[in-house]
Parts: sequence; C-alpha cells; structure tokens
Amino acid sequence: QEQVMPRDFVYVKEVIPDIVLEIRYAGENNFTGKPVNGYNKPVAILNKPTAKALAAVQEDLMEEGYCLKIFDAYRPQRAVNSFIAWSREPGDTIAKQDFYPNLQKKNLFNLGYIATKSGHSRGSTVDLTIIDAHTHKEMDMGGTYDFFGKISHHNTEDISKKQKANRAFLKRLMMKNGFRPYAEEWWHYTLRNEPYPNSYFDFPVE
Ligand SMILES: C[C@@H](N)C(=O)N[C@H](C)C(=O)O
Ligand SMILES: [Zn+2]
Repeated sequence: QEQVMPRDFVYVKEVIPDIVLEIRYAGENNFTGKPVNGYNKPVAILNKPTAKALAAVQEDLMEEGYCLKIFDAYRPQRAVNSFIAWSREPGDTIAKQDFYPNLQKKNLFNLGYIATKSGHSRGSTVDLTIIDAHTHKEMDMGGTYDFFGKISHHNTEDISKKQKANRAFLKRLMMKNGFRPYAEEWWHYTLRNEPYPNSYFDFPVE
C-alpha cells in the first residue's frame, strides 16, 4: 500500500510562500537526464522542524534583498533506489557532460556525491542556493548544482574569492539556523536536530 505524507511533513511553499522552487528530479535537467521515479510533481516537501528552520534562513536573506531557491528537498527512498539502479547500468550516460564529465557513474556513491541512505529521505535535508529577490538571478557559487567533482567541495581552491565568499554567506546563514553543511556539495544542508534520524520515507512527491 502506498505511503501517504505524514502529518509532520509540510509543503515548503506553505511555510515560506516567497521561496523559489526548481525541483530538478521532477524534470530532465538532472544527472540522470530524465524525470526521477517518485517525483510526480515539482513541489518541495520537508518535515516541519526543517521547514521552520529554513523559514528563519529565508527571513535573514530577505532582509538583505536575497531569497532561497530549492533544487531538492524530501526525496522518496524509491528515487534513491532508482539512482542506485542507474549507477549500476553502464550505458545511459546522457547527462554525463553536464554533471559528471570526469567521473564514472558507478563511482558516484563511493565518492560521496549520492547516498544510498539520504538525509533527503528523512525529510531533513535540502539542496539549495541563493538568488536575488527581484531578478531571481542565482548567486555565483563557482559551480553548478549537482556537478559531481572537486569544484563542488567546500574546501576547493578552484574558485574565486568572491565565489568562496558567496558559499560562505550561504553556509553561515544555514549554520546559524541549525543546519550542517556537507563537505562534498556546497548546496546540501541537513538539520542538525533532525526529528526522524532513522526513518527513510517513501511516499511520493506530489
Ligand atoms: C545527489 C545530490 N543532490 C545529493 O543530495 N547527494 C547527497 C550525498 C545525498 O544523496 O544525500
Ligand atoms: Zn542533497
């Protein structure tokens, strides 16, 4: 029987109406090149404490003329399972040039770019960036979302001072509001005091 969204989960737009969504796994612009199993609609879902913490980040940002843009939030376990199956299939590399040009897809899990048990499936992790509140132009983070390579690491030396400062701005605000960063991906943050540390949910995103 299909799982339904638990009562402690919310649509992020209902908590943060002005947040911008670009839910990549609901469409083709992602590392698989295809819509991902379990993403039936381009909406963002999180558990309530995570959405509340994110609302505080958005408030801080709006004071300075910026806004959050979300690429991924809650991710059903079936989507993770489809990533695992995709990585084991040697062909099917249609998005390689844009997302993992220097790596083999079978190594993406071992290298830490994708997780078999993800904080996203616990509803406590979000992939995001900062945009201008008026133009919606993305802040230059020195690398694009879901680019699997060293340039996405927080400690990379391959980006400019300004790009480092932009990443640090996002990191400082996220940490101030209860999130922890992820060394391999500048866009990925998990709530420290997460409410379901051992639960991997599988209701569809819709
Ligand atoms: C796939 C990427 N967006 C991501 O979220 N990676 C981390 C490691 C995850 O899968 O939890
Ligand atoms: Zn992530």
